[in-house]
Amino acid sequence: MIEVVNVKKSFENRELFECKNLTFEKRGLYIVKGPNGCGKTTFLKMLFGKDKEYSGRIHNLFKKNIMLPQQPYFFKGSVEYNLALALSHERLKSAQEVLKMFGVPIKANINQLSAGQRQLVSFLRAFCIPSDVLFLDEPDSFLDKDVKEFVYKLIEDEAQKRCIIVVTHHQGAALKGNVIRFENGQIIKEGELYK
Ligand SMILES: Nc1ncnc2c1ncn2[C@@H]1O[C@H](COP(=O)(O)OP(=O)(O)OP(=O)(O)O)[C@@H](O)[C@H]1O
Repeated sequence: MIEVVNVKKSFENRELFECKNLTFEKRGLYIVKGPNGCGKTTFLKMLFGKDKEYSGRIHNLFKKNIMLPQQPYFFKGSVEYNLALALSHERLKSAQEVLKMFGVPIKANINQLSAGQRQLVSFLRAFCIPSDVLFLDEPDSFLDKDVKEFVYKLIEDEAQKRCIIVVTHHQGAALKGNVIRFENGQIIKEGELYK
């Protein structure tokens, strides 16, 4: 569980956002939405514990936290090599099956893949690591419709077993879960009034 109480975030005296009260439960899907530059990535880093510069309290009780950043890092080498560095043999095999399904060559050098193919690899690398909470910063960037639908289904199913917090730009009916929205500098859970 993560509890957020009376949190305010500023950069160089510019207040970016405020979050009065929010709870992320042990299981469930939380979708963080809002316009460019409102602070979605910053908020995700704060929940993850990477950014500790704020006032108020964020109490993250999850033991194992995994994050897919907006710009994932890869090591020089093949797709398979990059996955094998993070995943056990069994999980590597599951990731490879998905890549095969979408025609991503696992023996290829990671730098030779398209942006969408690299995005799918980085998503699978983060997704296949067991964790209590998974933070996904725009996991759907560059993905085609069918890949996106597949990834969304994986995320929705998995959120029945662990907590998943996703930042997305995608509008309209797509991922189904609890929507956390940035509105006029306030972060609120959709369906709840300002407190
Ligand atoms: N380290 C930093 N120092 C100063 N300002 C920063 C820093 N990191 C982020 N910002 C500013 O905070 C604001 C929010 O950035 P953030 O990346 O969290 O937004 P976002 O909602 O994720 O945007 P996008 O939808 O475009 O990805 C931006 O104006 C950004 O320039």
